[in-house]
Amino acid sequence: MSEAGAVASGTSTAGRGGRPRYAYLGPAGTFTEAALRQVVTPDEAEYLPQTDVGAAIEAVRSGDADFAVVAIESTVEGGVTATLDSLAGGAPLVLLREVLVPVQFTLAGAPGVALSDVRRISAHPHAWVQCRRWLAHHLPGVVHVPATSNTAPAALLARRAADGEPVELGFDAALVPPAAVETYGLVPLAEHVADNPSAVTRFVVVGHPGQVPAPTGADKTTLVVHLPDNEAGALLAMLEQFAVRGVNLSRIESRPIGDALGRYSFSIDAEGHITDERVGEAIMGLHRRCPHVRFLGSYPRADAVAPTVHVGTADADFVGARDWLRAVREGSAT
Ligand SMILES: O=C(O)C(=O)C[C@]1(C(=O)O)C=C[C@@H](O)C=C1
Repeated sequence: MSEAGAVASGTSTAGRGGRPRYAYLGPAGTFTEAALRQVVTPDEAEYLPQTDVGAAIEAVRSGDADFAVVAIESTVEGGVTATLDSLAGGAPLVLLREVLVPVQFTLAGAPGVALSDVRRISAHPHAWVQCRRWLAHHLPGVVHVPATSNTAPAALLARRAADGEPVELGFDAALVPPAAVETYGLVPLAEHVADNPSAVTRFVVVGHPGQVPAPTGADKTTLVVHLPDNEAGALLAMLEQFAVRGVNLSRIESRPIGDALGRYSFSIDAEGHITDERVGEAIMGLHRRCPHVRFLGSYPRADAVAPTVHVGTADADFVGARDWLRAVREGSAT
């Protein structure tokens, strides 16, 4: 088991055979499964495919799974809203690890189909936007048939071939992860399909709150923050909590809270670990100023890039300043 697989399974209640249970977006062969394989192998864990991201996260809340692996951000679409919204509400869960997966697609069909036959393509909505320009250029006018995952249409094509029945599926081909072509016995019609050849999707391991993974020096902290209502400059004031302490943000997105128009929640990735003085101080500032702050975890960055520490924002600077203040209050400052 990899190091972070061990971290993730450390809090596990474990399923059959004592192996931790991981819920993820299936069926087999999704990019999410490729991310899960980076965390823990199928020999070490029970893989529990789900029909959508919300179901994977709820499986952890209900106790049907110990962990979930879900997409949270892509270079093309930004935040995965289903994941952000599921984590923002409901019983608190935390992120334990992140994993990056390069994303390119193969356009595939059942044996016998040619590229010139393709009029309707089944694809996950995120796959479709990642290939829009390629499709407009090579298959102008082709119709999008939305799918629940990148391998759901592949599984339908394979089942129809296995049943030997001429069932009308409503599509001629599908955008699938390259490895799924062989898994589902499909034929490739076009390979390396992607508008951005360096597209990457970021996945996270979700678990129950418990011991926070130890700081590595290259960490990320994810938060959900609500702002005070009707307060001019509330967003600026929230951002200043990070800025004045030298904490860089790698992602900030607004999502509707859902109870009234104009009410938004902010989903934030900050560089650093909650045990870093500057991050802890910034989160305390949010707690003082904002009506709702949810800590979604501190975990190692997949790219292992350490943050730039600006003058006066190292741990020693905060500790030294606190010691000095204590001495001033006690009348013993020199
Ligand atoms: O894991 C998969 O294969 C998925 O279908 C999900 C998902 C996503 O939710 O973003 C994963 C990677 C790609 O960015 C497109 C779709």
